[in-house]
Amino acid sequence: MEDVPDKKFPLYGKDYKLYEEVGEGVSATVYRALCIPLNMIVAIKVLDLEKCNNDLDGIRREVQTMCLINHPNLLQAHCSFTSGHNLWVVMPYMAGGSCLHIMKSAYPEGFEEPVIATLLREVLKALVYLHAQGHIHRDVKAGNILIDSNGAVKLADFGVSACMFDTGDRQRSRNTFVGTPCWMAPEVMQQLHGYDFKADIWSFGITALELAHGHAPFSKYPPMKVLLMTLQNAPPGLDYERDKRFSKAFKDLVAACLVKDPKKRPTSEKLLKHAFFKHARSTDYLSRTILEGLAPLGERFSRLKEKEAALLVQNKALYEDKEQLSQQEYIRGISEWNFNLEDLKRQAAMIQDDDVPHAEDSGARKQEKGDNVGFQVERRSSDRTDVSNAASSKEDPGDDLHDLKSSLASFPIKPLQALKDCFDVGEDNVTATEEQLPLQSSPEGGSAPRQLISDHKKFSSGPLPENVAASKKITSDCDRDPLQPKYPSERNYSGPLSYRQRRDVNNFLAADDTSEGPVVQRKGRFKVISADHSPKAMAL
Ligand SMILES: Nc1ncnc2c1ncn2[C@@H]1O[C@H](COP(=O)(O)OP(=O)(O)OP(=O)(O)O)[C@@H](O)[C@H]1O
Repeated sequence: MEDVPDKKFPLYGKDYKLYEEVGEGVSATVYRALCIPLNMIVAIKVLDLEKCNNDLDGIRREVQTMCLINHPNLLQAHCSFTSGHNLWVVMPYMAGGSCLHIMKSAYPEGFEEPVIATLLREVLKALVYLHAQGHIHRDVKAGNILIDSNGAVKLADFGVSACMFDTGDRQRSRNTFVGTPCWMAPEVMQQLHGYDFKADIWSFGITALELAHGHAPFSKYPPMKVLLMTLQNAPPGLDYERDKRFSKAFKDLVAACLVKDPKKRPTSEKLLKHAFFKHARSTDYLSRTILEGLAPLGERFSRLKEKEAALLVQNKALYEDKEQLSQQEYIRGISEWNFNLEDLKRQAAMIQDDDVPHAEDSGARKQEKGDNVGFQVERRSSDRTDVSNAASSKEDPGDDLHDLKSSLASFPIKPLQALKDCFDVGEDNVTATEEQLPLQSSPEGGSAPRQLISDHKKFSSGPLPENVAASKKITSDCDRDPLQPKYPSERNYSGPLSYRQRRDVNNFLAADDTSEGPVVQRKGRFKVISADHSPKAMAL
């Protein structure tokens, strides 16, 4: 990918020509685009601030982090600015797309080990950097690992990342329930003692399984079930029999990451020295292997979208059933979480008997009692009885609800309240100080992204001065934790679910931004506003 440190990227929509859509997330649409003055292909992430109930603080954090980070394995933004109701984030174009997309298009059963080792090593380098800077990524998964045409690997999506040492965010980092359930560490779900960098190591382990199988463990289950299984089952892992094609080193690496006690997980730094990475190759190996013969990203993306839309219609016709659809949306990566007991019950009931997971999905061993620290059992794939017992014991909806209630009993406050508070639903915003949340109050009582956009000095997270970061005990577990023994298996798929029920900004935006210029171009739900509608530059 082109290195462009000195280039000045324009801050006006008119200086960019949008091409096809290449990605879609919970909160944004991503386009391939041309930066006209620089004659350079870029990617532009467009967040429609008007249409979605976005969390302005989350957006602020994401854009700020994207602009300030500086590491070859992290996706850095070239610039960002607002145009009308949209926030544009201009970034390098990663022509290979995400590992998730590549798997969905061409490797549904996952990648070969040398590819996985190469990808994971690059991701780990990014994590070492982020953690040393005091950041937790909190959403490590194949969908956020992007590859450019040369095979360079970058970790993206800082929408839910957090800065541990930032006073304002400290509480948030340790007490906010964000991320994507399949990839989420148990301590993040549980909220008993908060969490730290080790949460990324868990997600990294889940990502390793995702790359190995083509999907994350428990991915076919509704979110609540995933929470339950993650908390109560043994950690997933590579099975010593079933996953014969993978080396012992790979199995060890996964087992080391997927230990329920975060203190027993290695740091990213320590993990980088793991023998598994001897299998890693140079990144151009990736372009010669997994990118070889792939259709252009836009084409792949629209094909996948069509397929998903067809599936959605099919399910709708078949079931006309809200729960089925919600599971479908979950699989597609769209989250509509709704925590009330009836819904939880229905979610648990969605799993039919014939939907009993394969050995790999079951979390392998029998449900654990309490924490599994030090629990070392190797289960063979031939232990089918164990598996089905474990699985079927979890398939009864009534049991599920019961288990769910007892699981949630460990939450610090009432279960439902805990769930509500654990998700990033706005309590953060309510409790944040003005300094942390540079939003402007409107007469209507809404909040404006104005200062968010124009006053970067008020941003409260981002890299720390070296002395601050160094003074923190970020590698304290490094020497304490021997690599953990293997745990049996599991299974997986993917589908992001960063739960973001956001504060409604529509009122303010509608009131504040009445001066929208003429629409000069429409791309799907996106519109390009004429240049004389002056954008407010996001100062970097
Ligand atoms: N720079 C890029 N180059 C190519 N494709 C990209 C780029 N950035 C993002 N994408 C694609 O767009 C998708 C959505 O982007 P992104 O994850 O940033 O959006 P989001 O709304 O933050 O998503 P999420 O649902 O994970 O929160 C990615 O999964 C990826 O496939």
